[in-house]
Amino acid sequence: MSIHIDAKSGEIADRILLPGDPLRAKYIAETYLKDAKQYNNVRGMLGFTGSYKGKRISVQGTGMGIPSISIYVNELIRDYGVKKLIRVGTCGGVQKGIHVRDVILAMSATTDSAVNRGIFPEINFAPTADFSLLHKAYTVGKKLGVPLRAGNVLSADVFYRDSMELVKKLGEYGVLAVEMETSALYTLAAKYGVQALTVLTVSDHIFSDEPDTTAAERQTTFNDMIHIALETAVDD
Ligand SMILES: O=P(O)(O)O[C@H]1O[C@H](CO)[C@@H](O)[C@H]1O
Ligand SMILES: O=c1cc[nH]c(=O)[nH]1
Repeated sequence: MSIHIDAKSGEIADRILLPGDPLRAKYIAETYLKDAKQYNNVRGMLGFTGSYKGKRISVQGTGMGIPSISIYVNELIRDYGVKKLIRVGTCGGVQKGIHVRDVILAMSATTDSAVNRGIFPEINFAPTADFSLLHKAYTVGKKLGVPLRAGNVLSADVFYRDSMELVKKLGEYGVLAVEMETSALYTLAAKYGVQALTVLTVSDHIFSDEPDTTAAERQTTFNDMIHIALETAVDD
């Protein structure tokens, strides 16, 4: 048992999917995992372990933002020995040509969070995906015919901002989408020497009028992303 996770030693698999929304964790466990058993309900941050294609796998909600995901990722790696972590999240599209419900693989994460400046006061660390997970996810997504992009994302510290100028500028420098956790996930994976990847579904577009996805869709569907993440997680 760790401070925020109520599982006993051995109850969490060494590969895990990490949605921000705990109800998405429940949906994934109930829809995709065989013999799924809930191991956590501390703060309602649901976690489950079951199997997919014969391999043990867990799914754990992480909450929103870098402070929240950092708590779960630290405890999962340090206290439960998790080695392969795949975030399955939603994001706001930034680039033209990206559409609501497209899937994005985060190769790297730019951030306005001050967390990494605390760790590296003198340099700008580049949080980066594990290449073999990225390569596998890209191959699976292409094979499934999913509209897919891989590139840099913004892990933002705020959801609501007074001005979108910074996001617009990052778009001019190739940033594909905005979300709120990946820079922390990749930095912690680097620190502990484990594998991490973020797979995102575009839930809305910051600069276009395309209708947003609904809360129900964000909780449950997004099956392309989940399928890609599960196939990537069990590949070894
Ligand atoms: O859908 P999730 O995984 O929570 O991800 C995105 O959605 C939340 C904001 O609505 C932030 O956590 C952001 O990163
Ligand atoms: O616009 C969005 C959509 C999802 N998540 C974010 O952080 N921003």
